[in-house]
Amino acid sequence: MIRAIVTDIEGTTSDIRFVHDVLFPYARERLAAFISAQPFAEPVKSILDNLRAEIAQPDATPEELTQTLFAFMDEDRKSTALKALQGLIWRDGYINGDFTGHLYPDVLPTLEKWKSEGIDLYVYSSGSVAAQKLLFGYSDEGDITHLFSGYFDTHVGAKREVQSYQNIAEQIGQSAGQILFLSDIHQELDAAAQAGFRTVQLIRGDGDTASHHHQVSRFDKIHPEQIPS
Ligand SMILES: CSCCC(=O)C(=O)COP(=O)(O)O
Ligand SMILES: [Mg+2]
Repeated sequence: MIRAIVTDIEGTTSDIRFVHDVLFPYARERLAAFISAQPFAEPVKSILDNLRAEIAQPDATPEELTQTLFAFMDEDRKSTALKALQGLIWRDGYINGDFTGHLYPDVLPTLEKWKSEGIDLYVYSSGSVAAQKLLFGYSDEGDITHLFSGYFDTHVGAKREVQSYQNIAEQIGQSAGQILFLSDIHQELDAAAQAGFRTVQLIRGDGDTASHHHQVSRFDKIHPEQIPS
């Protein structure tokens, strides 16, 4: 029996194009000015210190770190420091009404149904927990954060590592076999399955023939009660 569902965001609850064509450029255009305005004030100071540790360059200047962050954005590196900064910059965009968090139309009614059935809902994304709360707090359908019991980001580990899902199961307090993970990326689902999670792959666009996971095109085609434990 499924007791908890953990969902990815990009390509699962929300269109990849919203993340790559709206969120990422918004942060890229503002990143250098954002850092240079306050490199020694919190929270930027601690994030830059974490980045220095991440790249093993303890003496890197804010300018050098900014260049590193641009390289990370070019390769879509899921750096915890980059994700923290992006989340801080996106906050202004959501609050100013520059954009709202995209949700596929099948997502909200299905999450509400699962919640009403007693299933606890969680989010796991490479985007920072703050960024996740903003996307769902300022979503196309309004603030839907009340649906979620918790959020996980790269602080539990990378999404393609088995240990990350073991950490999530421990923090949720459910056995892995009672947790369903939803994602569009089969490598993430492979790691979750190795940790003992149930898995369903969202195929929002092109198919994925390299995947061995159960595939659906929409949330309302997922039936947790039919997924055997
Ligand atoms: C909180 S929405 C932005 C998601 C994001 O920054 C990202 O890099 C998505 O990565 P994921 O591994 O969750 O596909
Ligand atoms: Mg995804």
